[in-house]
Amino acid sequence: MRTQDMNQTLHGLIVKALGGFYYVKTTHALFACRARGKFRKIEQTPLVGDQVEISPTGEEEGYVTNILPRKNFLVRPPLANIDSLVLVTSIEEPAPNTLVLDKLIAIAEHKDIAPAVVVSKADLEGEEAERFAKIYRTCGFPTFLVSSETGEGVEAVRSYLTNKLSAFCGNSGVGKSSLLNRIDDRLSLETAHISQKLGRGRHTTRHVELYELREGGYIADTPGFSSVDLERCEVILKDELQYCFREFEECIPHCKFTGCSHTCEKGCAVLAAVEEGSIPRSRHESYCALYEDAKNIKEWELK
Ligand SMILES: Nc1nc2c(ncn2[C@@H]2O[C@H](COP(=O)(O)OP(=O)(O)OP(=O)(O)O)[C@@H](O)[C@H]2O)c(=O)[nH]1
Ligand SMILES: [Zn+2]
Repeated sequence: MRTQDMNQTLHGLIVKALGGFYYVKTTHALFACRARGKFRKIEQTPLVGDQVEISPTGEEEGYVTNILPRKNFLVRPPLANIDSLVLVTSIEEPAPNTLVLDKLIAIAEHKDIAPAVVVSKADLEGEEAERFAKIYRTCGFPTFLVSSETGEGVEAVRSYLTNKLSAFCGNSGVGKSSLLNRIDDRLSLETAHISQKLGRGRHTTRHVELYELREGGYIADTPGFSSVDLERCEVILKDELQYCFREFEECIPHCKFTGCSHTCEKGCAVLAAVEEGSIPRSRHESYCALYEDAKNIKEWELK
């Protein structure tokens, strides 16, 4: 960069945050930036995934001067502007847990992040995997059956990820690393090794990095990012929960009572849809369980 360009403002994407530096990818270069003191004053922290303005102080150094408005963000892992949360569940080893999966989907919906469901290890139990995937297809989620052993479904996931900023979430052993390696071999993630060496807890929040895909788009690599991390930080109030189950949407206006909780009321259109089969029963069971939990959360407790 020429010296006369130094005073200009550049626009970029934070792809990594480490040791007090934000690594900002611009069309010129990758800049290692510090944040201006003003962010501390207004209690705003730049996040990986943020679109920012920087003021260069050298060829590859500068300051983050402005954070552009975020469309969404997560606290843990600290990540902004996520287009898609890819929820990976293996059909066996470990077996799926619909309640956890449905909770994560609800959190994504609540945060305005598009959820996608990946049913992994489909080679182990093909029919069962199909049946499971159907639940989520019925509800309208992008749903993929994959096997990192055979390569089945990998291309479909790859094309779904193109030009998005995605984060993968799934419990240990569901096959996230294997799948990411299949998607892009440059993603041969260190994470499995790192998280094993350091122990899950210690490593989870510290380091988030965006990897650029060959076809365009980014994947957030967050070692050990599991359902627990998300669940711990995100709360959905009971009245908001119904809107986090997208397959309820058409029914809600047809419930007999306003304020229907869709758990037990007479004349509930959601319950009727469950009986009739257009809303999968396991989804409604998850809703009821989450509703029970949410009843115990008071708005003032969140303050
Ligand atoms: N049969 C079968 N096994 C798989 C598949 N994908 C992964 N595995 C196996 O499942 C185990 C876990 O896979 P990983 O890719 O390490 O899982 P992970 O979700 O990244 O796990 P963590 O790193 O602990 O978060 C390994 O033994 C893999 O060989 C698959 O598609 N089919
Ligand atoms: Zn209802």
